[in-house]
Amino acid sequence: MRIAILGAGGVGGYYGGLLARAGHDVVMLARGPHLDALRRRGIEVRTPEGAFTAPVQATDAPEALGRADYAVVAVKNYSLPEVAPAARALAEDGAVVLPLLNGVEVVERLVKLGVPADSVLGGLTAISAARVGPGVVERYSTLQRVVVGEVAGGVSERAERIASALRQAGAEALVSGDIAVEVWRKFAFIASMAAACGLARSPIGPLWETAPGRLLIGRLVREAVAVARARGVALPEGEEESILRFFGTLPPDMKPSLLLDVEAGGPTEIDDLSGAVSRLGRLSGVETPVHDTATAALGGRGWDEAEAGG
Ligand SMILES: NC(=O)C1=CN([C@@H]2O[C@H](COP(=O)(O)OP(=O)(O)OC[C@H]3O[C@@H](n4cnc5c(N)ncnc54)[C@H](OP(=O)(O)O)[C@@H]3O)[C@@H](O)[C@H]2O)C=CC1
Ligand SMILES: CC(C)(CO)C(=O)C(=O)O
Repeated sequence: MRIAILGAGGVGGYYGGLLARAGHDVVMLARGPHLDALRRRGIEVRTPEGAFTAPVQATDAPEALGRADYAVVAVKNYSLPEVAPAARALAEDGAVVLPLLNGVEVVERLVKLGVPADSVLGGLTAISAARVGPGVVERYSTLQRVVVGEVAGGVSERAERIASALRQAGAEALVSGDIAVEVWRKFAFIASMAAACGLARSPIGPLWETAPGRLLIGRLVREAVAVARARGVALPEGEEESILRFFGTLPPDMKPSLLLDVEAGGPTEIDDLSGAVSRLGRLSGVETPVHDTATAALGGRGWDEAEAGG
């Protein structure tokens, strides 16, 4: 298959590298020294189990991406408008678009930015990966899971085909008949982890070890799950406890990418994490005081009264 990667950072570079190693024809949209390195040496992928280098094509010109069977979108939320025209062009030429960003409004935003709705799958990934140098990405977690599914629900051949390619390439990949539930489950976890670690400027371990830290995380998770349910997403009973149990399994030194972005002093995804919980909560009549606070404290643009239903 030919697969375009829009955003060859931690997530895109990692899964693109796996697919390239498995023999797929991978083309990456990249820029700067990263682009030069990808062109010269291919992508180097480091993992806890070892490292490999795989050949990829790379370009900074969307029109040079060519035709693709799939376009994996893996930029940060704040870069979505920059790569949406490339996703749109690829989709109009037959590609299925698979976004792997964190957030519950990614598909909606891509469609608003002109990507044909019927070309977009829902998707998410559970992994800890980063770009660690030009042409080099590293996976830190043992977890490397992708979940894909039709936005309208149900399974499909096109979702199964990319999941199967990812599985054969070495990732854990599954198709969900209810991708909205999966995306919101991941979102309730990551928005809460990002808010807690961002507010405390701390990796997860020291927070989880203290009773007030666990109280903070519990409140964040409950707010996010309440918003999901108020919006008709069928998170099962006990979801909050299940997410909180998952927190207890995380490596103590784990930092969410939002905290890494805060530490780097660059833009963050706060408006697509706590900011989205806050805005969607307001739209749905659910109080979200802790996510509201995190949005304000972590430099979120937040929402205006019109965006939040007046
Ligand atoms: N990293 C992780 O472990 C996980 C991340 N996620 C989510 O996945 C998404 C991607 O995260 P992550 O991989 O960490 O992000 P990264 O910042 O590592 O990767 C994004 C990449 O997109 C590139 N990019 C952005 N705009 C353009 C452009 N116009 N042209 C070419 N390249 C561009 C960036 O390049 P440049 O550096 O030049 O800006 C960067 O290499 C986020 O939504 C994140 O929350 C989800 C699960 C885990
Ligand atoms: C799972 C985790 C915390 C991995 O880095 C993540 O999704 C993120 O940082 O965005």
